[in-house]
Amino acid sequence: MVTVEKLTFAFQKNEPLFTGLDMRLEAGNTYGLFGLNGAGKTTLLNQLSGMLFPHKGSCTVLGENVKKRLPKTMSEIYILPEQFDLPKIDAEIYAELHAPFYPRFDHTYLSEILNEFQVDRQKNLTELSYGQRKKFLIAFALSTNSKLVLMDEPTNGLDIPSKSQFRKIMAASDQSNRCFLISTHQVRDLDSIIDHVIVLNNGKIIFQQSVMDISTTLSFEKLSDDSDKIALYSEDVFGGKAAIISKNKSSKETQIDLELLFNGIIQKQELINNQFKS
Ligand SMILES: Nc1ncnc2c1ncn2[C@@H]1O[C@H](COP(=O)(O)OP(=O)(O)OP(=O)(O)O)[C@@H](O)[C@H]1O
Repeated sequence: MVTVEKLTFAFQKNEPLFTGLDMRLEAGNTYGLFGLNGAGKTTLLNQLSGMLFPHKGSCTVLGENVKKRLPKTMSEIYILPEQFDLPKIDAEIYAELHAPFYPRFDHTYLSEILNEFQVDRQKNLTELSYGQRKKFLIAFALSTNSKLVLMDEPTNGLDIPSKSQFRKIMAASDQSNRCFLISTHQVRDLDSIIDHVIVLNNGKIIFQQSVMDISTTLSFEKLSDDSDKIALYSEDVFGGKAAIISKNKSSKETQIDLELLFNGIIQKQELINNQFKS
């Protein structure tokens, strides 16, 4: 669904942000996009939504170069930015005005999600809190039914119950023909939603694997100080080490620790990636 080829881009001359970045995303998947501050996650989402253009290379969505900004392509891409302004109108009028851009917009679904999130549809959007406005836009994003949904820090500003509602709504949404790319630092908010992990660092995608392959390849364990297990990467924690270990037949099933995995990839990129080469 999405192909990024040799994407090169810089905001300032001689300070390249992306240097020949390649990435492919398929329909039916929800990708978590992780990277250090300033790695370029927001910029990549903006490139994929046609708001910024590559200096070299291309971003293709559903077979069309996004840079052409064809209406048929734009109607299949929805970006939920981290920072946004909303007009002084209520949610219902906003939906009436903006839904026509999205041919499969589902007004019933929008109402359902807004009810779940308890967002007041009659209030002007400018009078809602940041978190309430964010919930409105999440609901709008899902209701567009566009094929590619890009979300930048969607859970930032959401209170604890809203974060779990977000996870529930995402898990219940029909994702079979859609592709979600979600950039976040709040890894715990996403760990039950995403089925692929992507890490962006130094202008390139340095890791992209499915959650299933990660689970079958790596194990995430707490090791005591006298353990003889060899860790690919470890961090000191109270009473021992949190470790990423190469999985073997005797390894038990463990839950992926996304935070540890991210740190491991940043520190030991080659070693971790080598585990996935059969
Ligand atoms: N409009 C702009 N003009 C100049 N430089 C910019 C602009 N927008 C972003 N940058 C720079 O590009 C780099 C990547 O920024 P970007 O916001 O894409 O990173 P990010 O991975 O989303 O960061 P964060 O995790 O902090 O949100 C940063 O060094 C930033 O300073």
